[in-house]
Amino acid sequence: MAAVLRRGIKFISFGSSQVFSGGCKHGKTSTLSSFSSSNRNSSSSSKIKVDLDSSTGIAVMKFQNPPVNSMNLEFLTEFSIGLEKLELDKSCRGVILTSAQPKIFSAGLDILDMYGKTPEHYEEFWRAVQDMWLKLYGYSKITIAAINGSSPAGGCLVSMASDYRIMADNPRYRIGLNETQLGIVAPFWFKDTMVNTVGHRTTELSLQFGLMYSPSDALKIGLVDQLVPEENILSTATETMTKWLDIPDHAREISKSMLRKPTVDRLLASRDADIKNFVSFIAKDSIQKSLGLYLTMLKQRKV
Ligand SMILES: CCCCCCCCCCC/C=C/C(=O)SCCNC(=O)CCNC(=O)[C@H](O)C(C)(C)COP(=O)(O)OP(=O)(O)OC[C@H]1O[C@@H](n2cnc3c(N)ncnc32)[C@H](O)[C@@H]1OP(=O)(O)O
Repeated sequence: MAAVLRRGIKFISFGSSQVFSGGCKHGKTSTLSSFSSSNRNSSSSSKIKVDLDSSTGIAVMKFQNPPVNSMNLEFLTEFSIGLEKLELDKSCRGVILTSAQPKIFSAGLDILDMYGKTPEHYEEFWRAVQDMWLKLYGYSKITIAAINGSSPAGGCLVSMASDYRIMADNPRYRIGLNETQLGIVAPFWFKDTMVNTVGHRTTELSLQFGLMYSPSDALKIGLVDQLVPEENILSTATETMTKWLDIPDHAREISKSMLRKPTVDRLLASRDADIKNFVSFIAKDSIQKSLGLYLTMLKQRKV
């Protein structure tokens, strides 16, 4: 984690100066940005590109971990740190999450981080997955997922953990928690996030079958909020964010926390037990065999 912090995340500013915020409403005072020019880094190893427009208060986090934005340990760490930095930056009021990879929002957790590794690695990996979700689901600022491609499992979790989901209306894309198709199980907090999004009955069917939804079916069940032509996704997300920004921050923030805190607290109260469960589950021979088979099928393009 420290290594990633030192390497930094690529921040590019545009619009007005990064130093003084121009567009802060509702009692937000102009402030020295935490992204001073000396903090900007154009490291090419960066897996997430962040553009913050301090004149509007809108940041765009673009996933760029080719080929499919799978969330490995480094990606997850960068993601959590990037969110944290933006949360601390008073010139930022909302974050749009999207992908720089064509056709894929995120392929979910990196299966290679869950296959053939040591218990210590599994433990570190799972803690990073928890960190990411805890930060995003409990995020004080507005988050909009601009889902410009397929979004299985962990990708769907990231989408559901956002405040609003806009998906590209491309019938080839899919979104859902497909864990059972891999022979694994979505943990309780993935399940809770889905129940909170689409309700209990739909989650029962989704999780047991590992259902992946087309954009129109995802809209029908409320897994996404809006479909737009692919080329309009970022402009729609920005326009939508502007509407969210009209709401006084403190009132929106308290409302969000009232709805989400009990779910966040459930994991906070059992983080170590959840990690222990993950490690013992994932290290089982039968589970490793399932993941190995799934990886082979992926490589043979049979998934
Ligand atoms: C008692 C209960 C206890 C519970 C404890 C918890 C249990 C564990 C919980 C774990 C939760 C897991 C969450 C996850 O997110 S698992 C990941 C699920 N993701 C998927 O199934 C996606 C698989 N990928 C695809 O469907 C396609 O790749 C995709 C549609 C995303 C893109 O298709 P496309 O045709 O464009 O690209 P390719 O398929 O050719 O893929 C390109 C290369 O990328 C590799 N790949 C794809 N996805 C992943 C991934 N998730 N992780 C690692 N690698 C991935 C793929 O193999 C290709 O590699 P090669 O080029 O080398 O062949």
